[in-house]
Amino acid sequence: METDEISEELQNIEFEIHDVEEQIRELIEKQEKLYERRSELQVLLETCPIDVKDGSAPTNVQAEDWSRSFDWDSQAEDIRFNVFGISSYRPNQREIINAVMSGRDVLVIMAAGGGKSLCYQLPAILRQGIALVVSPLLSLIQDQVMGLVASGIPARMLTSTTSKEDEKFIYKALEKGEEDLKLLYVTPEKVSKSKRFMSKLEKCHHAGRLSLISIDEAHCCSQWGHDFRPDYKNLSILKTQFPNVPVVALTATATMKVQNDLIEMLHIPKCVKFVSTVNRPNLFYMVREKSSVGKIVVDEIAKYIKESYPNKESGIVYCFSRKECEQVASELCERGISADYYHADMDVNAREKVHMRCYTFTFMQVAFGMGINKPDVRFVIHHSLSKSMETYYQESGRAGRDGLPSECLLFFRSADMPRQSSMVFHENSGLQNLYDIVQYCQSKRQCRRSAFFRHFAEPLQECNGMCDNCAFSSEIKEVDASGHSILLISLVREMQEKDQRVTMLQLVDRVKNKQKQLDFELKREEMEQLVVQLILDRVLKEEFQHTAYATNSYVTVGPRANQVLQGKKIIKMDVTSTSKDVDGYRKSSKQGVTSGLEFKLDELRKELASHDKGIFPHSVLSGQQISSISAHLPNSIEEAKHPNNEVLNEEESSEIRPPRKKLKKANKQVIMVDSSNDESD
Ligand SMILES: Nc1ncnc2c1ncn2[C@@H]1O[C@H](COP(=O)(O)OP(=O)(O)OP(=O)(O)O)[C@@H](O)[C@H]1O
Ligand SMILES: [Mg+2]
Repeated sequence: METDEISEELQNIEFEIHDVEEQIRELIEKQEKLYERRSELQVLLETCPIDVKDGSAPTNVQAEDWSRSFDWDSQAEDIRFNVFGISSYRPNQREIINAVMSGRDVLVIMAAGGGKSLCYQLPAILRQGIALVVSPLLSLIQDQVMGLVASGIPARMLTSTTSKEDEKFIYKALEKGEEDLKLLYVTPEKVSKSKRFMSKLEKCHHAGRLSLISIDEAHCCSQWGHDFRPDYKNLSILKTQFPNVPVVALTATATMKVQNDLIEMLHIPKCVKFVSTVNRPNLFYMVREKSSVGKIVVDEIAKYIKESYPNKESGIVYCFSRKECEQVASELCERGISADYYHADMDVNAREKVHMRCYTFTFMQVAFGMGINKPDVRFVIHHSLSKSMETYYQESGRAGRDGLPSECLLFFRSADMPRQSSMVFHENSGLQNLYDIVQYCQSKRQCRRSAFFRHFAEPLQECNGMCDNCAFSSEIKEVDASGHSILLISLVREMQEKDQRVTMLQLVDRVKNKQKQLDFELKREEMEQLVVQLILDRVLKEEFQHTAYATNSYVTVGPRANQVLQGKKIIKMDVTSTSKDVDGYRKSSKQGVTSGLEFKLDELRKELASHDKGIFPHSVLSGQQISSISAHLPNSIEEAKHPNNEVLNEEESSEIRPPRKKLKKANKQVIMVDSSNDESD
């Protein structure tokens, strides 16, 4: 054998060994994930005999019966109704209150807006002494305290913004118990950093006046959660120092791993756990393609708000950065939408102003940022994607906390991914968390709701057409993009060999001109989509490089690239041929404009939906159904009477969803509608 041949074979073997090692690593990773999911499902099976009839299950049923009658029942009822103005409990609230009142540690997992606050605020009033509430954000604390004080409940906060005078009042209340104080809100920093505060708290406890400890947004304790706060880690000190005081940990979002983690972190191994479903049946989830031109995105947001919410209902727009918040707010104002921005680091007075307007006037239409505690937020728009499914669930969950129908709209563009990834790659599972939400955004078929169930390891529930993928159908084609993928990998490899770096957008630019040799060409956005998909599939990989000003994300070859190059892995991708849109029928209309019939059907569905505040117009009749009916519009009364040739055929008519209560009526009326284009009536 020639030396050259030996070297070549050796090199090939090296490649193959590398390849096999990668595959083994992948399989081990997969095995770990499967183990984890298996144990999640086993726990789920053991702990929750599932009953999803009323949409409020699943619920963890504990051995104790927390719904039986207790001594404090009538007193609790009285406070619930007369202090909080709440006429009946929501699922699990009464049971949780009973467990806390019985002195147990409690872990509460309840959807955003589910009513967690009552679960500790009511016992705080009922029990003797002062309740300590730990909450991560100043803005959330301000909201809560303002709300409580407005209801006549003595609540205070001790934060960096507290005046000397207030501080004196609080310390006196803790130490001597003479002042009127029932709930004291603090940030976790106070617990971990202020010795003075802890010594006063100790005195309060010693005198038997520390009634309970509530840890809101408890997922912040776990580094596996989406919003880990190092100061939350030190909260274990509370249970150690005050072992007989009940701890109530509450969060809207916690995977099984996070739940177990926070039980351990907070030292509450014997806690009673109440897990309610993550489902928010009143929220309509949708994702829209985001234009690369910033101005167009704002135009679209403005149009959406004006058309969907002409009565100036309130909403929140989440943006990537503070600067973007301020900019988008001012651009929306220019388009006639009353918008203001709001973020946690704003000066307290400015934030207070936004708060006050938010509560007092309905013209406060759009608020930017986090922590707005309004129950009647009708829409939450994400100008940029969140960093994880959990964060998105939490943020979008600010919509419709009053239980009325509300919408969650996320604008997604592939190029937003590297922007986020360079921020989160150093976090624990940061990249994987981001890739999960990117997968959610990229999906053109999967029910959005089911993605949440899967993520939080909960059995699937009906979506009832309350997400874009379930409500509207668009033509989706699956194409074989293996050729394009090979081209991409080769390009990246070539550049890597020359020690050059390439960003996602640069890569797409380069490959655009080279794809002419292939069977078909992908549009720019489709090529971006493919690169993202390849990164999620680990065929390509993101790598990060720090510069003096920022961290940049570059695309490199991933562990599965060889499988694609060798033809062992076929890359399929979904391409949309018609756009999916809330008002999709406008785009798919034959004439390219809305016909009179379509317009009238649209008006009709809005009218029917308005009779019943619990449903959206598109739940009465989807845009696609409107198009379908219009397409079969008879030309004359005669034709309508004998619709032999022109009636909906079996297949098409079956596209119309099973009639709901209202839909039957709508269908009848649809046939009778005047079809002329003049809209004089
Ligand atoms: N039993 C009830 N009946 C009617 N309204 C309720 C009930 N319980 C709570 N609410 C209301 O629901 C809204 C949301 O409650 P709360 O702020 O406690 O939600 P949460 O579970 O803490 O949500 P988040 O995770 O977003 O903080 C509030 O306006 C509250 O007054
Ligand atoms: Mg809350």
